[in-house]
Amino acid sequence: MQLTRLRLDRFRGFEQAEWRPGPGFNLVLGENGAGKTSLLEAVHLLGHGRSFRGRVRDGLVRHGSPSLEVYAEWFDGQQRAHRAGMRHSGSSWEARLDGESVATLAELCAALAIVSFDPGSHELISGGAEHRRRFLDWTLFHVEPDFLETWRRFSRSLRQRNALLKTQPQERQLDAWDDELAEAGERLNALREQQVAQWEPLLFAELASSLPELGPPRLVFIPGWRRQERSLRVSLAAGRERDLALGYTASGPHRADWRVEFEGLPGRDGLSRGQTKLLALAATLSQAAQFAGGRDEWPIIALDDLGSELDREHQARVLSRLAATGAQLLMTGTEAPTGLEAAGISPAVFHVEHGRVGPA
Ligand SMILES: Nc1ncnc2c1ncn2[C@@H]1O[C@H](COP(=O)(O)OP(=O)(O)OP(=O)(O)O)[C@@H](O)[C@H]1O
Repeated sequence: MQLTRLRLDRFRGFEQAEWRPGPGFNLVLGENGAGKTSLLEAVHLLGHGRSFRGRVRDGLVRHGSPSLEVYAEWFDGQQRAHRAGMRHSGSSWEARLDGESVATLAELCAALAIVSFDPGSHELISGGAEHRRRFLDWTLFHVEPDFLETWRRFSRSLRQRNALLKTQPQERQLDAWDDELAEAGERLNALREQQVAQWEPLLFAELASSLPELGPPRLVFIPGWRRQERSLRVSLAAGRERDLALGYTASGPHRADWRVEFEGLPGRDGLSRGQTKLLALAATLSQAAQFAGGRDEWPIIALDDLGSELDREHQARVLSRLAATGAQLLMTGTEAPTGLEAAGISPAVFHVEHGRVGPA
């Protein structure tokens, strides 16, 4: 996938700005606060329906404006041109894709694939399980046609069951929702297990290159209930009294998680800050590789401030490998990451200044 044009209106510090990145490596330079991250954030917003720096209503709309607009043009892997635009007020949104209104953001997200690594990405490893579930589900969303319907069915039945638990429900009312939830949940879990199995070798290949000093890794998937011992239906029945007391469903695929263990380390608390970032980056790049394997094209890869996140050696290693894939890279920095030169890569360079983006 290749982004060819991005236009921002009333997005963070930008009143209006336009950027036309090239294929391959793109580097956006600028002072602190110039708006470099905002450019990546805008593309990410179109591709994920959310920013990697919180919700739209938490500051993406320029101060004093009612709404922001983002418009993008790109080519997919078959060289077909696409365009999409979104207006977002923080509470409501409207969007168009290739000239048609879209009913759900999922339509937009399915069309524009972008993976992002930014200074907050260590949260993928050290933050809450929600990040890691969303991460697994992103790949499924893009490569598994059944996923979205299964996920929606599961989420709907979970909402219904939770609402019912807060009333004084009759046994048979709960039975009906337990059946529905268990069926969708088992299917969702099966997709996730299959996804983890396919992702594992790609992740391990990245780790062999970026964190060899930690020894052989192990990827552990946690389904969200004691799946080895009981089906989800049995688990829901067994937990019913507890769930009634709590007023929500305490276990199931909505509690799924994963972690990486290393033979040379007792637990993820043993990782240094830099190692945590390298693990998050390995996860992100192997996720992009899995997408590429399933779709025959690479997603857009956004690396925000890589130069301050990784040392020169690690940067060079990662960038050399990415250069071989032909993926489009959108990078930012206050100065050029030293790893670019070390890897012998000359990116297209842009400068952000006074709310404008131009060639350097
Ligand atoms: N809602 C908003 N309205 C107006 N200006 C905003 C809003 N949100 C952020 N800004 C401003 O926009 C800029 C955001 O810049 P951004 O984080 O993209 O910069 P950056 O170039 O990546 O900076 P750094 O190098 O410090 O990470 C900052 O100057 C910030 O004050």
